[in-house]
Amino acid sequence: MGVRVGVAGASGYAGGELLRLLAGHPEFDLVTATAHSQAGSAAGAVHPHLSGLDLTLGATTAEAFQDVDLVFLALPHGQSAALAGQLPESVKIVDIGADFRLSDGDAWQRYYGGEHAGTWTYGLPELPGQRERIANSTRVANTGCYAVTTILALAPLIAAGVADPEDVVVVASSGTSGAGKSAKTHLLASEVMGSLSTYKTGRHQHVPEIKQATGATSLSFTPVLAPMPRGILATVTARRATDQDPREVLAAAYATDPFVHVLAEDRWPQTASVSGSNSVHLQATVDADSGRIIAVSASDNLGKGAAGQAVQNANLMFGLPETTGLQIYGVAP
Ligand SMILES: NC(=O)C1=CN([C@@H]2O[C@H](COP(=O)(O)OP(=O)(O)OC[C@H]3O[C@@H](n4cnc5c(N)ncnc54)[C@H](OP(=O)(O)O)[C@@H]3O)[C@@H](O)[C@H]2O)C=CC1
Ligand SMILES: CC(=O)N[C@@H](CCC(=O)OP(=O)(O)O)C(=O)O
Repeated sequence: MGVRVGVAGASGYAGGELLRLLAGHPEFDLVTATAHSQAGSAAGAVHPHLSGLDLTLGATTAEAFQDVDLVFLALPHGQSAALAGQLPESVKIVDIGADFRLSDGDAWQRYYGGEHAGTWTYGLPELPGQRERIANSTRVANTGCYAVTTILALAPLIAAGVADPEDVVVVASSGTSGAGKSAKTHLLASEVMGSLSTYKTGRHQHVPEIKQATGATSLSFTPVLAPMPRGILATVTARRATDQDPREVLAAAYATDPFVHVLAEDRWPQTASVSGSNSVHLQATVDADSGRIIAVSASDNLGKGAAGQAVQNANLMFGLPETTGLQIYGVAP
């Protein structure tokens, strides 16, 4: 018997991707999965691409997770803390939501509202020293999807001194699954197809998370809703503070990381290339006109942005190779 695993929020997009990944994981045995309004439904009825998975979604209660070794929480903001507080210390938890990501309670209240529940180990293994901290933790907070895509491009550039932390601008596009599965008018096909639009302009909740992880002190972040189901493309620009080559800085930072790939010099990241994988593609150059650094990063918001990274973190927490059960290569075209 492998590690006994439960998923809360299994009827959502992130939870559904977790079910898909866990079905192919050689060491994690999915024994229970829960939902809210969809409790009582078969997993394959809620997620047609998982037809054949023999699993009925239960109700999301603490009792549902008493006999597991590991729980993934894929719940709306504010719901994770309530459930996590009722689970035994012996159960390891990876939270895909935002409840435990920020160390600054004021920033939490400003961007998410409500009471700040606390701070768990930040679940981004590629940050210096973080892989070891995750491996020694029983509670891990996964990153936000835009946040991880941006942080992986920006953190090494600031750490190396080549990007000015006081002058960072990010414009990032996301597919609609990033907004979750519940019905919202702005996500109707008629609104999204054939159209691009900014949203949460000038006030996105991932700003404090990106600043916390990178050391950026001034960050302009503009999200764009893109007419595609999956994927994030972040364009990060910053004032260049030294004459180091930003691409070489990124290549050195991720030389041994299995999921972060700095592309050959003539290739630029595209979302399709990482779709269905846990990988992030990066490229960087110096703008010929302004002299600013331009770094571009592509991820799958449900992969490295959510469920894939959650499995990567759980692998580390259980002493497994971090690639176990995860795809390095995307499905494009
Ligand atoms: N989608 C993405 O790309 C990413 C999402 N995240 C985060 O992951 C979490 C889940 O996101 P996502 O899957 O997109 O969201 P969805 O809206 O697709 O799914 C939400 C899940 O939570 C359940 N749920 C809804 N309300 C409650 C409640 N009051 N109590 C308990 N369960 C409830 C839903 O159950 P039911 O459907 O049965 O009502 C569903 O299973 C969020 O915190 C999100 O911010 C993080 C990174 C990326
Ligand atoms: C397209 C879209 O709406 N995306 C979401 C990303 C949510 C996410 O990554 O998760 P957290 O809210 O858990 O940080 C947004 O911009 O709010």
